[in-house]
Amino acid sequence: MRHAHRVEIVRASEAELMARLPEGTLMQRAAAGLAATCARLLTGRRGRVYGSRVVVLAGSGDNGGDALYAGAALARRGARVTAVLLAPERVHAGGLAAVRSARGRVVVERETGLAEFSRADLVLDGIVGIGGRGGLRAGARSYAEAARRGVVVAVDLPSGVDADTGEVPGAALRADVTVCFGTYKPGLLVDPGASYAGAVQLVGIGLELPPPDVTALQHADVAALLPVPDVESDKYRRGVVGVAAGSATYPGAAVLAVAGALRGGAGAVRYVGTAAEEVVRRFPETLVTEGGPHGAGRVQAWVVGPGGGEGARQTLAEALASDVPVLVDADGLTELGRLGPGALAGRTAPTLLTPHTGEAARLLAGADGTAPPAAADLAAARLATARRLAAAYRATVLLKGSTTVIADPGGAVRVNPTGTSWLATAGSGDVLAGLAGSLLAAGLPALDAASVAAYLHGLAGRHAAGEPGAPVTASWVAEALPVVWRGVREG
Ligand SMILES: NC(=O)C1=CN([C@@H]2O[C@H](COP(=O)(O)OP(=O)(O)OC[C@H]3O[C@@H](n4cnc5c(N)ncnc54)[C@H](OP(=O)(O)O)[C@@H]3O)[C@@H](O)[C@H]2O)[C@@H](O)CC1
Ligand SMILES: [K+]
Repeated sequence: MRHAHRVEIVRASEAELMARLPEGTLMQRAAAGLAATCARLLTGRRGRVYGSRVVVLAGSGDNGGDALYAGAALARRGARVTAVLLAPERVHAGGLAAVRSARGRVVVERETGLAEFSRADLVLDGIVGIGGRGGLRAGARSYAEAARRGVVVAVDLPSGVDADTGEVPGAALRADVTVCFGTYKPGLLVDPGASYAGAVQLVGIGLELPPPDVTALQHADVAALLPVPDVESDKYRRGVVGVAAGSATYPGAAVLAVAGALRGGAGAVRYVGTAAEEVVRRFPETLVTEGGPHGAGRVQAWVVGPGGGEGARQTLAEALASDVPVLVDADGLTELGRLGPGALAGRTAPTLLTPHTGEAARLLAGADGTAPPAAADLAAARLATARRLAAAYRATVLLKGSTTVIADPGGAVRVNPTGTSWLATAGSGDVLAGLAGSLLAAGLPALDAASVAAYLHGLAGRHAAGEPGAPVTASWVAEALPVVWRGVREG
C-alpha cells in the first residue's frame, strides 16, 4: 500500500526527527537517494554518468538544497553540472558551496539557464517542494514552458503542484520521474498533480509517521481483499447481488451492469427491471425477478441506477429501504441529488455512491440547497470533492474520473492508481457499478469494495486497450475482468 501524508504531518515528523539528529542529516539522506536515482537514469540513458550534462534548477528553499547536493554528488562522478539559481540571494548556501567545490558551474541569468535546460541530459527540478504556494512565479514559469531534451527529475514534488491536493493552480514542471522523501504526498497520487509526476520513487529518510491521510492500493493489497470461495461455499454464502438497472430507453446499461456483477465474486446475480429479456439473452445465468427491489428475494447488496430512466426514483426508494448495502449510480444519483442526504438518514447498512463530477455537482447542490458547482472545479479538486460528499451524505463515495478517489465518511481516502483515459467510454461506469456491487455482496466493506472494483476496472481497461493503447468498449472491459483478477492473484 502506498501511504501519503499531508504537508503539516510531514513537517511535524521531520521536526521531531531533526531534533534528534545532527543538523543537515535529513537533507543528506534525501540528496543521496536522489543522486542515486539520477545516476541510474543517466547510466540507462547514456551508459554512464561521466560526461553527461546535468542542470540543477535551484529555488530559494530546502528543495533547492536537496537538488544542489545531489548535483554536487553527480559532479563528483564526472557529470558536467550547471546549477541555475532562480533566487541567487536566497539560495541554500551549503548546497551551493557543495556544487562549487565539486567544480560545478553556477549561472544566474535566465537566458543562459533556459539554454542549458533545453539541452541537458537530465534536469533536477528543485524550484520548490512542499513549501510551494500557488502556481509557479514568473521567473520559474519559463522553465515549465521551455522545450526540453533530457529527463526531468522532480525533487520531492513537481514544482507548481499542490502537495496536499494535487491541484495545479498555474504553470507546473512536468517530470518524468519524481523522487519523494519520507512519504508520498497526496498531490503525487491524484490528478491533475499525478499526471505531472511521472514515475514516483520513494526515498526513506527515517520519518516516524502517523496513519496516512491518503492511501493507494497495490497488487498485493488487492489480492488479499479479493473474495475466494471455500469448500463450504454455495451461491448464497458467496453473496447474491441485486441489479436494478436499465429501462426501455437504456436496456444496455442493465446488460453491462450485470456483466460487471457476474465477474465480481458474488455467487449469483439477481436482476430486476424492464430489460430482463436482453439480460437473460446475453447472460442466461442471471436470476430474474418481476417488480422492483422490494420483494425481490434474498440479496446481500443492491446496485441501483445505471440506465434507470423514469423508474429510478421508485427503485432507489425500495433499495434504500432494505437493510443490505446499496450502491447508487447514474440516474439513482440524480434522484438522490433531488432528495438530498436525508434520503439516507434511516439506513442501517452502508451506502456507496459512484458519481462522476457532473453527478457530484448535483449531489452537492442537493446537500446544501445551492446551485451546482462547476464540474471542472470539482475535477481539479478531487480529494476535497470526494471528502465533502462523503461527509454530507454520510456514505462512501467513489468519485470517477482521471484519478478515481474513494472517500469513507469516517475520513479514510483511497486513490486508484490503475486508471486509463480509454475508460472514458459509454457504459464503462455501468460495468464498474456491477463489479463494485458484486464485491459488496461478497462481503467486502464499502471502502474495500469500491477501491478493489476501481483497481480491477482500471486494469481491465488497460488490458482491453492494449499497449500503446486503442479505443475500448465497456463490453471488452467487462470481458477482461477475469484475466486481470487472475493476474492480481498471481502477483
Ligand atoms: N525539512 C526537512 O527536514 C527536509 C526537507 N526536505 C526538502 O525540503 C523541501 C521543503 O523545503 P522548504 O520548506 O524550504 O520549502 P521549499 O519547497 O523549498 O519552498 C520554499 C521556497 O519556495 C518559494 N516559493 C513558494 N511558492 C513558490 C512558487 N509557487 N513559485 C516559486 N517559488 C515559490 C518560497 O519563497 P517565499 O514564499 O518565501 O518568497 C520559499 O523560498 C521539501 O520539499 C524537501 O525537498 C528534504 O531535504 C528532507 C528533509
Ligand atoms: K521540486
